[in-house]
Amino acid sequence: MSTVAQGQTAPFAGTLDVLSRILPANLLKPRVAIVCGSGLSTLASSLRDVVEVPYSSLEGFGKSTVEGHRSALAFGLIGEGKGIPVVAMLGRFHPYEGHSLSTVVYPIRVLARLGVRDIIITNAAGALNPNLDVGTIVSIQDHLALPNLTGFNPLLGPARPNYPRFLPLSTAYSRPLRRLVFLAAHALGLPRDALAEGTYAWVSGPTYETPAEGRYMRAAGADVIGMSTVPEVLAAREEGVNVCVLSLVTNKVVIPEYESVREAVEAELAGRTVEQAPEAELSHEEVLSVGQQKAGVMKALVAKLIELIAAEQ
Ligand SMILES: O=P(O)(O)O[C@H]1O[C@H](CO)[C@@H](O)[C@H]1O
Ligand SMILES: Nc1nc2[nH]cnc2c(=O)[nH]1
Repeated sequence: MSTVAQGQTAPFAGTLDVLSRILPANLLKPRVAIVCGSGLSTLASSLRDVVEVPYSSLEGFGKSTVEGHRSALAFGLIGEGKGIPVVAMLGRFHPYEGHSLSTVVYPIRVLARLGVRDIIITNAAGALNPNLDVGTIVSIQDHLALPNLTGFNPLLGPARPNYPRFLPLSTAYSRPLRRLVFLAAHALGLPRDALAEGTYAWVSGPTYETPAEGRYMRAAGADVIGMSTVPEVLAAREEGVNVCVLSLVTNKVVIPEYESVREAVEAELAGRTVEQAPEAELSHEEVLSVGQQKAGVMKALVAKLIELIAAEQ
């Protein structure tokens, strides 16, 4: 198995050939794809007649090394009767794992070649907007990607025939799909504050934000922040696939007011006691645990959304 280096010709033919030999005809042309974020691979448990294909059997795919991500595609059906053919990525690749941006987006390009027209990309994210509580699902309407703006962009490279040189992103997050997200929430009877709208900030990670970085990204206009998704969005749009992104808020980004240590010491020397707020630290275990606890609502929303997408055909 080899992954895709920047600038290398992608091994699409080999990957698609393996899939065409493994999959039954009714699963080979998925209409919709789901990318499962950290702790969210149970989103695929809405699928029936599932065939799982490990990434290790697919040329060009990497191995997902982050806890809460599996390394397999799950093909299956959603809905009654004949069902809607769907494919789920049970784990994704992040640049911080050491994967090239070409490897990060290679599965998206394969999904497009299988015939996927709409992709639902999910992630676990930290809330920068103080009005977003843990457990809220955010329908992403825009992104803020400092890495893309400063030379770390999966679309860097020589111009290729049939691809736009300058991909516009002002309508990257499909309005028709975002409309269906809110209709799906309504159909499920979700409370109004279970679903919000906002802007996703992409950072490379793997460090979580310092308080100053959190304040900076909030001031720049982002509502949630994470280390994935945006490269996938760019590749999907370049391939002509409609994009919907749903972020699950797993934590609030810690942005405490600074407490002056000087004042605390001066008070201590003067024999006064000063209340100090406990210091909080985020961990991936916390992200995963919230993801797993709250995955049920996300799963119901994604399944209903897929039914609505299929009904619009
Ligand atoms: O975006 P997903 O893959 O859901 O994972 C999120 O959770 C991890 C950090 O806890 C990071 O990878 C971040 O991007
Ligand atoms: N960068 C970043 N990624 C996350 N993924 C889940 N929570 C967070 C967070 O607070 N910050």
